[in-house]
Amino acid sequence: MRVDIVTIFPEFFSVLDLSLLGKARQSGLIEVTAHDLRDATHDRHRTVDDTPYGGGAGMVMKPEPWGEAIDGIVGDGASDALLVVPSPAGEPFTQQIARELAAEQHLVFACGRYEGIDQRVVDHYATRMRVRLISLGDYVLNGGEVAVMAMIEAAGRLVPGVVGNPESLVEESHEDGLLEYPSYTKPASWRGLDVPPVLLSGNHGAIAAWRHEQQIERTRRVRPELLGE
Ligand SMILES: Nc1c(O)cccc1[N+](=O)[O-]
Repeated sequence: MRVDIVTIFPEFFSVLDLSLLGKARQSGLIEVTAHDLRDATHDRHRTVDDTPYGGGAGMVMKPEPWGEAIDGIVGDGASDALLVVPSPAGEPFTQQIARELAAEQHLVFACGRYEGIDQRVVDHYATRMRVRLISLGDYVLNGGEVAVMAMIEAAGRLVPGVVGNPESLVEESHEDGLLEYPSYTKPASWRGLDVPPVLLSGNHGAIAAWRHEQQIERTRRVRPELLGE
């Protein structure tokens, strides 16, 4: 998988050299490149924004630098890459979307700042490639970088070979539409709190049943909508 990120804060993504994704990059499973949007400007101040047409507070990101930056990644014609624009106006990011992103060969993330990116950037690239606006959540961030980091982590770990034991991907929250069951490890008793006895029983059938019951109970309590309730 190839991942290109366009941002005015490329150094933000240096953290991707750590941990699982760092190993995935070293092994060539995932190639991540952060591009500085300001490298696609040509004025002395490396300007990427301007005042909004129609007035209003804040600044809007100019289309020209985005056009030059994205063309520099996908060329000047049609592209099979998927352009992902993190936006509060996007579709809610879910594990299913993480799976869909993980299946892509080439992802291009456009990190907006200020009041967002001139709409014509999305409109233009929608004529040349697939474009998805995706929201990390219903709250206000200063830009798309944090959202892109979450999306890359969620999708990257699903790329075959990135996580050592694929089994560990199966029993996770949202993989089966339910929240995950509570987990315990040694010691069997800690500060007067004991591990549920069934987990010490060695009865795998009973353990599986208890874990599923815990998933249902936790999901019903915390996220009833996931059960259609
Ligand atoms: N919520 C938000 C934002 O306020 C700015 C950029 C991206 C997002 N988002 O992806 O959710």
